[in-house]
Amino acid sequence: MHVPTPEQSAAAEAFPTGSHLVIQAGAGTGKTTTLAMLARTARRQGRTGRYIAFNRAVARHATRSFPAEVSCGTAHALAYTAVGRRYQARMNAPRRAGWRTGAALGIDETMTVRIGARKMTHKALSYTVLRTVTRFCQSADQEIAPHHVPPLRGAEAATLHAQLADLVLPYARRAWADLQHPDRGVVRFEHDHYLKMWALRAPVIPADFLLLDEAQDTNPVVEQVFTAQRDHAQLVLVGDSAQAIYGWRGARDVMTGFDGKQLSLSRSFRFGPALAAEANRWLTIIGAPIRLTGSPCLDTELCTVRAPEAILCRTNVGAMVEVIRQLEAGRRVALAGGGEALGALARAAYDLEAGRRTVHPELMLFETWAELREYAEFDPAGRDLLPLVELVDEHGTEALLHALGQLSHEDFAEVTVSTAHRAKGREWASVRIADDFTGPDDLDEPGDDGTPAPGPIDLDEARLAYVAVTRARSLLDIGGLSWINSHPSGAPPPSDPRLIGPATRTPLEEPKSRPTRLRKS
Ligand SMILES: Nc1ncnc2c1ncn2[C@@H]1O[C@H](COP(=O)(O)OP(=O)(O)OP(=O)(O)O)[C@@H](O)[C@H]1O
Repeated sequence: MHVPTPEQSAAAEAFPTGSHLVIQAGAGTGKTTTLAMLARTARRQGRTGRYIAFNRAVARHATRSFPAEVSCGTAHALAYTAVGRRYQARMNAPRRAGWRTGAALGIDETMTVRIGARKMTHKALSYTVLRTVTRFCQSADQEIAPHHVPPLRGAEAATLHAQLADLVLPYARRAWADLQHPDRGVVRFEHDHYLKMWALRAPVIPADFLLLDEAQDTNPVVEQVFTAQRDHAQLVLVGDSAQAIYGWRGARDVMTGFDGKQLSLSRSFRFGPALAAEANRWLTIIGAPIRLTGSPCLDTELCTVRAPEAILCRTNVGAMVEVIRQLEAGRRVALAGGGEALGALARAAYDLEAGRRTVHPELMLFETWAELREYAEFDPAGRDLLPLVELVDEHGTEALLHALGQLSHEDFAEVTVSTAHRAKGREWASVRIADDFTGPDDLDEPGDDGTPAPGPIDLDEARLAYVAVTRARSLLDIGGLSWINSHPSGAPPPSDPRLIGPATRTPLEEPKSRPTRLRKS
């Protein structure tokens, strides 16, 4: 048993008072250990509670740490018991293509509509209808509304979105009505559907206290159910606002502004002081409520890492580039979460190149590869697709699909490539940040010395950078984030002695982005 830190003791002492609590727990600060301490206190008081985890793996892991008086599970598990199991037969129904569902909802298979300059097929319309229902299910709203219709690539303007919503909403409402029947219907029944149905019933969760883990990324539907329990149960939100990377509510996650006693855990047991200083640089930029201290017994180094255990990328396309580089270097490579998302993008590109339309949600409004290329090159809304276009143009889709086919399982890989999103909650001994974490564009106005001044750092990007740099235990190569060393916001505040660390003094040999060649398969 560890000797609790003063912050862990403060949390354990605040819990028996019954006040609602918000615990800001930085990366690697022993969150589960602390929650287990609270749970043991509750057992002594004869109180029972429930721990709500982000996913099933975390819930299973927590079951081992908590006493039996605390049941561990996900919000979906609660909703399944209350509502979902009635729909079991529908959930087991065979999968079918979304466009067939669209047809069953009345979308005419010969139908092609225009949204501005672009044509939308019946297939694209069907998928958009189903995505609208999913977005409604993740929201705290009572009814399906225009803002649930996803913005589509190539039709971002407000007038075009309004046109799209007029078209989509009647079918989306029909789909939601179809989902209400427990044993028959045409729309495939998914987990988010019964979660929403449960939330709409305003459920009461029987418990003396509720612990909500990873609270910063709670989606609005779960947030709504959870906060509605505050009159009969003690609510404890645990998480890290600086790691809120799903953008459900912009910078104001559920923890920020929650009416409860604010506590924090800032001693990281994952890494040493040098990495804590690097993390603090990002926490300062984000304006986070905490700063980390590293463990003095851990000597985490910031340096160039040639063969890291993990390479963390900003985007899926960046991950693809790294997979190719690592394969070319002869290493066994795993892609965290598998290659499905990238494979789907590559297949969509393949279809467009062959002059066929695709139903990939990102690319479905485009008719040809040339049209997509033009959008990526010239439309500001499409700029983030340019790396995909360049990757496909350089290597060809077949070579990309071939590379994805060579991926290893993580257990057998020498290096794991991951997006920062996928890396959340994980850690590796050595980590390199990939080149696609580029800094902000320069401002139009030059700085005082006449040279171009860098633009402000986007806070969502800073949160992602914080998640990425805090995954390492022993070695961190900040690689693609090295631009922060010369950005005016990147300097550590001189008044804070913890921040004068090797993070800013270690000269990093930045891995420059170099053109990647791939043998055609
Ligand atoms: N007071 C303490 N003294 C020493 N080690 C501790 C203390 N509290 C927690 N730890 C250790 O810190 C590590 C991370 O703790 P824990 O598993 O509780 O965190 P987590 O919640 O799973 O991860 P994270 O904090 O990254 O979300 C574990 O090895 C744990 O034993």
